[in-house]
Order: sequence, then structure tokens, then C-alpha cells
Amino acid sequence: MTDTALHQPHTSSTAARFWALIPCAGAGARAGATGPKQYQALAGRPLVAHTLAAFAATPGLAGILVVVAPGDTTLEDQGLAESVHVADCGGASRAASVGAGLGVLHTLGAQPQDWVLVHDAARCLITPAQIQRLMAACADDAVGGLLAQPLADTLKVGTAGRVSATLERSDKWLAQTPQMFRLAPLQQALQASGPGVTDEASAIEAQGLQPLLVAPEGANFKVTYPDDFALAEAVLRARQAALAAPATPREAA
Ligand SMILES: Nc1ccn([C@@H]2O[C@H](COP(=O)(O)OP(=O)(O)OP(=O)(O)O)[C@@H](O)[C@H]2O)c(=O)n1
Ligand SMILES: C[C@](O)(CO)[C@H](O)COP(=O)(O)O
Repeated sequence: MTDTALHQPHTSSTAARFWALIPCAGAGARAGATGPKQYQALAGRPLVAHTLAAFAATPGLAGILVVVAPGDTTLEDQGLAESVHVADCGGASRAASVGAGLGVLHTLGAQPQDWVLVHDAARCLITPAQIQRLMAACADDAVGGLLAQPLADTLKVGTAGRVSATLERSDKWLAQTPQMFRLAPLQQALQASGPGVTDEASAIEAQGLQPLLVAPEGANFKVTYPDDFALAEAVLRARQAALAAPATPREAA
């Protein structure tokens, strides 16, 4: 796709398909676990199994591609690769892993105008409803968008450990995933931004475009630090308990 095409709004979504791309090649250094955090046990299954289950249960996806580190066979070994494509082309940064995965999507039949939902393996609380919410909000959008959470706390600037300013927070959002953009513009934007960019939206923004912000309605935090495992497990167990609870007479009616 040319530069001109990158800046052209896409007005039709009729032929476009939706693909999920899940970067799963990180080391999880901040999580402090023995081994990559995405394979740690959480509510009875490897963390990434929850992520994959949410995408597998989402209608309307043409395919799910998981990008793992070179030589990593954990998904196959644990029987988690049956409903997904796995490519061991992960790179040294998240952006490099996503960039490599976009290349693989072409070999799976993805077309330049198809939508790609990039989602962190480590965001294991994602639900089919949240994914569908983003798809519905962005399918007819010219740019695409991302799940993001409006800030809940007062926002400070720290300088040498002391507050140097308090920022207006009403226009601040915490970026989450999935982040959903069309394949060719996303590939072009990531190539232009280089491996240091921390999310897809940043690369698209650097092209002068404004991704849509879509609130997730429900927890969708990334397991990053040691305490996050217990928090994520508590959310997953609470959801499981809610599903197992007998319906009230009103719900059953
Ligand atoms: N080279 C990398 C780095 C990250 N990721 C993936 O990108 C997602 C978000 O990254 P992050 O939470 O930062 O994971 P890690 O890089 O694993 O964590 P850390 O920075 O603490 O090492 C994760 O699902 C991770 O597996 C990836 O595919 N390739
Ligand atoms: C993409 C992301 O999840 C948006 O919040 C996040 O940036 C990924 O984590 P990282 O620590 O930047 O790799």
C-alpha cells in the first residue's frame, strides 16, 4: 500500500475480514516468575489459555495467530495450539513480534484491507464481549481504534521522586489491547516507527491519524508485576463463580 493509501479513509468494510494477532514472545521480566509469565498457571490453566479461549469464543474472526519466541513449542506441548496458528517468529521487542506476525498473516490469506486485532497474550482477562465491542465500534471507522480506560486517579508528574506538576486528567486514557487496524496501513506504520514503539496506536498516530478510543467495560489489565497474577486469578475465579451460580427466578424466566 502506498503512502497515499495510508491516509485515505476506508469507507467500506464489506469485504474486510477480522484477524487476531497475539504477541506471546515476551520474557515477562517484570513479573518475576520462573519462565515467561504467559505460561504461568492461573485459575487452573496457563495464563495464555484464558486469552486464547476468549478469542476462540469470539464470532467473526477469520483466524487467530499467536507469535511465540523462536523455538518455543509450549503451546503445542500443552495442547493449546488446536484452534490457532502459531508462528515462532517473535522478535526482541513487542513491536518486532507484531511486525513479524503481520508478515505471517499474509501467508494465511489475509488481505491488505483486512482488520487485525493485536492483543497482548498477557491480557488474559479479555472477554468475547469486549472484543466484539471493539470490532463493532471500529468496523466502519476510517482509522481503527483500541480498548482504553479513562484515568481513575489524579495524575502527577514526578521529578526526582517529588511532584513537579498535576496534570489535567479528563482527556487521559490508559491504552489497552486489542488494538484494531487494517493490515497494510498497520504494517506500514510499524515499519516507519521502528521496534521501539510500545503499541500499534502509537505507530498509527505517528502517521497523523487518530485512533478511536473504546472503553472495555470490565477488567482488562495486563499481568505485568508479581501481584497481578493473584488479582487476575481472583477476577477469573469470580467470573467462573458467576457463571456457575444458579439463575435467579427472574433471570430464568
Ligand atoms: N519481544 C516481545 C516482547 C513482548 N511480547 C508480548 O507482548 C505482550 C505485552 O508485553 P509485556 O507485558 O511488556 O510483556 P513482556 O515483554 O513479556 O514483559 P517484560 O517487559 O516485563 O519483560 C506480552 O503478551 C508479551 O508476550 C512479545 O510478543 N515479544
Ligand atoms: C500494548 C500495551 O498493552 C498498551 O498498554 C502495552 O504498551 C504493552 O506493554 P509494554 O510494557 O509497553 O510492552
